[in-house]
Parts: sequence; C-alpha cells; structure tokens
Amino acid sequence: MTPVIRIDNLTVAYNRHPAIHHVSGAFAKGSLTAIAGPNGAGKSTLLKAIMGELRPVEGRVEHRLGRAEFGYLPQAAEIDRRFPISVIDTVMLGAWKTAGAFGRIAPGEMKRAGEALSAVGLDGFGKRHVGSLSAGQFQRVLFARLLLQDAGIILLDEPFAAIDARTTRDLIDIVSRWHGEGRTVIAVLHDFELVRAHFPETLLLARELVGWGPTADVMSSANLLKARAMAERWDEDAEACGPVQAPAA
Ligand SMILES: Nc1ncnc2c1ncn2[C@@H]1O[C@H](COP(=O)(O)OP(=O)(O)OP(=O)(O)O)[C@@H](O)[C@H]1O
Repeated sequence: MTPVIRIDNLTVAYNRHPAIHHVSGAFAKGSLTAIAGPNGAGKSTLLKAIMGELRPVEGRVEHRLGRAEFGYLPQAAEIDRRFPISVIDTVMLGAWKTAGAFGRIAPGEMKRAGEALSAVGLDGFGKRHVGSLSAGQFQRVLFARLLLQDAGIILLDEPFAAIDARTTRDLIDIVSRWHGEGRTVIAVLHDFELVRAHFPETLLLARELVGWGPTADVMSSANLLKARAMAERWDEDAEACGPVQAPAA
C-alpha cells in the first residue's frame, strides 16, 4: 500500500475537550474509505483535521499535498443556500484552481461546468438560484462542483443525508467512478448498509479509533457495540486535554 495521508497520534479538541483522541493510521492512495461511528464520535472533526481546517492539540496529519489537491463536500447543514448565486456559478467555484488573476475563468471551464451539470442529471438547471433547489438537487450541484475541481483527494461529509434513494444511487455511481479513476475518497457516513455495500475500507471512530481496515472486518457486531459503549463513556467522562486550540492559519 502507498500511503497518501498518514495520521499520527492525532488529538483534536474544542475548548480543550477532545473530540478525537490519539488516532493513528494511514489512507492508501486510491482507497475508498467510510468514516463511521455514533453521533458525536468526531467524524466531521477528523475530516476537517485532514483538510487542515482544524489544528491538532497533539499528533499530526502528514501528507505532501497542496490545498488544491483536496475536494471537500461539507455537511448540508453547514451551507447557507440563501446566498444569491446561480447553479452554474456554484459549479464554477470548483474551477478556482484554474482561475487566473482576479478570478478570470480559463477558456473551456464554462463548457466543463455544463458537462458536470449534465453528468449529475441537472441539464438546464444552470440559471436557477441554488435556494430554489430541493435538497437532492443541491447535493447534485455540489457533486458537479467536485467533478469540475478534479481533485485527487475527495472528502465527503454525510453526502447522502436527507436525499432520496435515486439521488443516492446516482451519487454513489459518481463516487465509484472517482474510485475507479484512482482518486482517494474518504466519506463520513451514518448509514451502515451503504458503508457495507459500497465502501471497501472503514475507519470506525468513537472519539478513539475502534477499527480501521477492510469493512467486513471493521464493521463487526463486537466493534459496533464497542463504538457505542465508548461514545457513551466519553460523553460522561470527556476531560480537558492540552492547550486551547487555535484556528488554523
Ligand atoms: N465548533 C465546535 N465547538 C465545540 N464543540 C464542537 C464543535 N464541533 C464539534 N464539536 C463537538 O465535538 C464532538 C465531535 O463532533 P463531530 O461533529 O466531529 O462528530 P460527528 O461524529 O461528525 O457527529 P454527527 O454524526 O452527529 O455529525 C461533539 O461532542 C461535538 O459537540
């Protein structure tokens, strides 16, 4: 295995309370990994630490990748869709890597944005305001933006939450295509059926690491029980840890 991201004894805290604690391991280049675990297990925190958005209080995330190599889909709840922006302009935000000085759009990017919208089944939606879309349509737009960004590492936070079965199927097809193209995909998921059906690797988290490896091994009944017990124990016992965390520069 060729590791593309190594995690070494990683602890991330909010106001000195650890959200994830002493996590170590590595993501192989081209792997497709689910991050699973109970509510509050630290899944989103781990994703943000991998991106460099949160700074560890202990340990480190190691890679040799620039910011442009990371494509990120935040949780839907973190996005304000009242911002007055069209569908096509939202997709074009994925082209920032190739945008010139003062955000000038490189020739051909508009065409690629249209193609990305087609690929997610949203032909003809370009001029619509994002606030007018259904949750599933908006998620398709965010996938189109990732298609345009063309990143080597794709981080998805609950990409299939609150969307219907057909949209989920279509978006899983895109995830599988990214995997087939050799990209490294890491997705936070709460739906264990989806994890078992579509994700070869799983990182099971309950603030501490419960297991990390082939999904069939990691998602055992014993590990899931352990994860639940660990999460409940942490809720009661979470202690202050390390210095106050500063936001990443
Ligand atoms: N900005 C923040 N400030 C303070 N505490 C936070 C912040 N973000 C998350 N936390 C806390 O850190 C812990 C881990 O949160 P995180 O969102 O990473 O978990 P999660 O596994 O993604 O949860 P869920 O499945 O509910 O989305 C939780 O106890 C949460 O309340």
